[in-house]
Amino acid sequence: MSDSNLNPEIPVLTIDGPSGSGKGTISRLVAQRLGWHYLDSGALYRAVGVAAGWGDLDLADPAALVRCTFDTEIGFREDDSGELRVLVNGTDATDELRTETAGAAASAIAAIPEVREALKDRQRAFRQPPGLVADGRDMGTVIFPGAAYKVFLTASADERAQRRYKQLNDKGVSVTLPGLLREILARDARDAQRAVAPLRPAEDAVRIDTTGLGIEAVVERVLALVHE
Ligand SMILES: Nc1ncnc2c1ncn2[C@@H]1O[C@H](COP(=O)(O)OP(=O)(O)O)[C@@H](O)[C@H]1O
Ligand SMILES: Nc1ccn([C@H]2C[C@H](O)[C@@H](COP(=O)(O)OP(=O)(O)O)O2)c(=O)n1
Repeated sequence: MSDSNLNPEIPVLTIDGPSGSGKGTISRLVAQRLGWHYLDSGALYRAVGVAAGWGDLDLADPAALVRCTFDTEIGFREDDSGELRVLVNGTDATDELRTETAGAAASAIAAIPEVREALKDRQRAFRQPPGLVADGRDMGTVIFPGAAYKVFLTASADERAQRRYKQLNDKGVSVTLPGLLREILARDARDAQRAVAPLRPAEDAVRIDTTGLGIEAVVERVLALVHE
């Protein structure tokens, strides 16, 4: 039995896609509606990236980054308003994690096969009753290949950059739209072209193009898949 099937009776819904396609938003809402657990796998890669930055590690030194992956404690907890907070080595790093700098570091680190291997068990441990919604790049292809429900979200690069622009602006983070678009395209290319677990839809994933589609409409489509 492969380790992705350790709890084969617990249903998993995987939601993969590029940056800004809405994975996190849709996954959280669908998990809430279903009463299932939620795995933000990107947060794990981002947490290692942030820890590497705190330790002044060189992003071109794979051995140091692999050690950092093993040494970094990553915890999730909900605050009083129900928002998910991420603790990196005991420190709340949620806001730092959401920056494009952390996203770019995560994308670079995520191309190292040993880092991906080191994070596999931590991700699969989220598969707990009554079910799991897992968001990332390789949830349906590598981490939970036997998942009962698989979705691949897309949207045009322009719309994804606009969404990220608004999201960061609302948080008071100063960014420019052309800069964000460049960063998103660079990250898409790196995530899709890496040798191990590249960003791509699982063959059995249902693809949803969310360009021009509101959040609630996407949530309804995903829920319909599970309820079918
Ligand atoms: N279908 C949608 N229509 C409009 N805005 C969306 C949609 N899906 C997500 N968003 C918004 O886009 C931003 C990025 O979404 P997020 O869930 O963080 O994407 P991802 O996890 O794929 O990077 C958020 O501010 C979110 O509210
Ligand atoms: N399952 C995953 C999740 C994220 N990654 C890498 C690649 C992504 O560019 C970074 C950040 O992922 P994250 O999902 O947090 O980023 P977005 O919200 O899509 O912008 O981590 C990955 O390689 N595999």
